[in-house]
Amino acid sequence: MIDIRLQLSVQDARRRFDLNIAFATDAPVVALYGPSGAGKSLTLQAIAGLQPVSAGHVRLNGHTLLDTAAGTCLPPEARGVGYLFQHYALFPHLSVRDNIAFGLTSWRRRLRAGDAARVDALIASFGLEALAHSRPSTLSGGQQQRVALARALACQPQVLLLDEPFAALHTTLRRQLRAELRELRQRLAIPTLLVSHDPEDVVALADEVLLMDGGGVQARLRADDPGLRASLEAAP
Ligand SMILES: Nc1ncnc2c1ncn2[C@@H]1O[C@H](COP(=O)(O)OP(=O)(O)OP(=O)(O)O)[C@@H](O)[C@H]1O
Repeated sequence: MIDIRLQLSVQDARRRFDLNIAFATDAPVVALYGPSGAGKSLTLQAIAGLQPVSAGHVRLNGHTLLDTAAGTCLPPEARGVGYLFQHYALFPHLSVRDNIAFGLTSWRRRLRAGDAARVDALIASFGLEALAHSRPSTLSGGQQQRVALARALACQPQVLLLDEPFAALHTTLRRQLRAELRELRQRLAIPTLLVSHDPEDVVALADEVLLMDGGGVQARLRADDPGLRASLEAAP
């Protein structure tokens, strides 16, 4: 169960954006769908502890990650969140293997044996063995996407946050990686929030859809709703 209520504001010298979102769901994969600037990425950042929240809570399977009223705010590394960033944000100076292992080594210089085995298993399961010692800049878009997904999974997350996981890929590869993610979803069974503005991603992967606009949820749809595709295409 993911249970979220978030209020926050971000601003620069010229503009201000208010996010005010609340939902609770048992759906395995929830899509946050909406136009550019709707507040989708900010929502993921706030859940991950990367964006200060002025009021609200984040509860995951009954475990409180954030509760402003109670003064609880776990740091990002204690939240059990696997985050695939828009454009992947791989570390350019680290190899594929070190990128995947990053979250496991940041406080310890060397990987523990169990962690090293998990990193190797992820490298194998994403077919990255031949690239393990390569730098991200030498990888294709699809290979970078796999590295980013493997990195998000390395910490054995309680929830997976995927921000536009296919945005940088061309149509054929998108279709292939969408199918891989669908298979992964069955295998790993990690609750997932998926940000997308592509109806194909939503229809293929999500169980529930939150239509977002203007920093809030405008509508909530189930994947088996016969009008889902029409509603997605009609959304701003
Ligand atoms: N640190 C910041 N300072 C000021 N404004 C910000 C900041 N971060 C985000 N915003 C603004 O907040 C709004 C929501 O941003 P957000 O990244 O959540 O949108 P989004 O729905 O993910 O859009 P996209 O699909 O284009 O990624 C945008 O107008 C954005 O410019």
